[in-house]
Amino acid sequence: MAYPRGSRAPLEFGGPLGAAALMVLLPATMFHLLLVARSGPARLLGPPPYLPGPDVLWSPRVLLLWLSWLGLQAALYLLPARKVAEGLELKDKSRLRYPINGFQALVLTALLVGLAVSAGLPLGALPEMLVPLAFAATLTAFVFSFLLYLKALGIPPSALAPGGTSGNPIYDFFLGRELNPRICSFDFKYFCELRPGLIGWVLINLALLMQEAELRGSPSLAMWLVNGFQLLYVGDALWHEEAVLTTMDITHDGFGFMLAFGDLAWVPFTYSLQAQFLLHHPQPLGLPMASAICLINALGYYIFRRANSQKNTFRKNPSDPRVAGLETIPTATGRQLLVSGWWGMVRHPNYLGDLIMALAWSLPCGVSHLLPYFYFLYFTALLVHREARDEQQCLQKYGLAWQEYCRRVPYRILPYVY
Ligand SMILES: NC(=O)C1=CN([C@@H]2O[C@H](COP(=O)(O)OP(=O)(O)OC[C@H]3O[C@@H](n4cnc5c(N)ncnc54)[C@H](OP(=O)(O)O)[C@@H]3O)[C@@H](O)[C@H]2O)C=CC1
Ligand SMILES: CC(C)CCC[C@@H](C)[C@H]1CC=C2C3=C(CC[C@@]21C)[C@@]1(C)CC[C@H](O)C[C@@H]1CC3
Repeated sequence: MAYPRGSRAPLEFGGPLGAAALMVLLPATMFHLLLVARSGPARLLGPPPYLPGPDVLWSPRVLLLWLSWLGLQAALYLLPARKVAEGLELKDKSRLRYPINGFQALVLTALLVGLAVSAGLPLGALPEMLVPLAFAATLTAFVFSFLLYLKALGIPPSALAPGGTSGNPIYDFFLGRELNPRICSFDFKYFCELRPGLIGWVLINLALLMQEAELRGSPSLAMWLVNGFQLLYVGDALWHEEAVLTTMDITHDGFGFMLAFGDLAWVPFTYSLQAQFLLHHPQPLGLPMASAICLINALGYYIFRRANSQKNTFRKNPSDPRVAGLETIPTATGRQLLVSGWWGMVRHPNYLGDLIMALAWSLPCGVSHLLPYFYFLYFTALLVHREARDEQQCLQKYGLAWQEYCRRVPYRILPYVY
């Protein structure tokens, strides 16, 4: 995205103060959720049951376990890939190459974990380590972002992200200075976005399911649903890994604390909240209700997948017969905007599907507690904010054509409401 000569990108996330506050609030929220999920009252808005001391948070053994996990995922990333994809064109007109082997990493991880469990690895013990593991992940995110910040001090301006170059060290540390930090062909942002956190999330869910089976004889229906829905989501993300190359995280945001913490700590330890809650607060769930929840998840997934695939197909090849008949608006960049089909209903149909799924993940936890609905609430805020950021970027990119699109498709996420 280009800004007038001499000017900088506008500050996001409330500027340096907002960035500093988020660097405290996000880890604090994550630990709050981890502690509250295992407490009797499980009150989202109540105080945590206790404040963990260094003996609870810090364990060299757990840190080693965490680093081994990162090492394993890095090794799987380096294995030969079925395809190598090119990213979008960069400022210096070059394109980076990315291995497409995320789904392969998921399958190989499943095989390795399966082998280890059958050889006696007590996976059900993992839930007891969640707090020190989350601490190790948070520590890693801080150290890693610091190293990335230092690395970015010596790079050419063309390698900097549009945000993250404000000159304020706190803000730039949070947003990330370098757009695509790499060592040789190893791309840190792309690796972190899809591998250790997402695969770690389903592994934690599985460990919670196994511990429930140990405690109660068999996993509950609610636990099966949460595991199944979230595995589908992660499997889908890795199967369509190439699509992540056009997200704003890869094309616009630098790699700083926000994404390092988000990818490595926030995703595995807060996105598994429903399964954590269910282990400590079993919920009865009958077949009719379970079937209704499956239908809601299927509806969300259908909208999410069809909308994402329609845009990806169109962006790859606008003359593809699956999208060639759709109505479009031309833009000055030579690209077109879809104005019928899914993208003619609302400006972010994929967010709508994602939100419907988020609701389906919470419903198996019943309605007695607000805690399992945290993901749905947080995710609504994240997507509303993300949508606003994307609008700004599209307005910069497409100008009048984007305004015309907004006039033709007035609702952002939910038809006739928002
Ligand atoms: N679970 C989670 O925590 C998160 C999940 N997600 C999910 O990830 C997926 C990707 O989301 P995200 O990266 O935010 O953005 P999108 O996939 O919605 O992509 C937005 C981009 O699509 C293009 N676009 C917008 N409107 C049109 C149109 N009418 N016709 C053609 N192209 C259009 C524009 O880019 P261009 O024109 O340059 O192609 C725009 O910048 C979503 O499904 C989202 O729900 C996202 C964030 C977090
Ligand atoms: C910690 C902060 C609140 C912000 C953290 C944001 C990150 C957790 C998310 C930013 C974009 C993401 C995407 C995904 C996961 C969450 C993060 C990393 C997906 C990989 C989820 C699966 C989808 O199919 C694709 C998503 C791309 C963006």
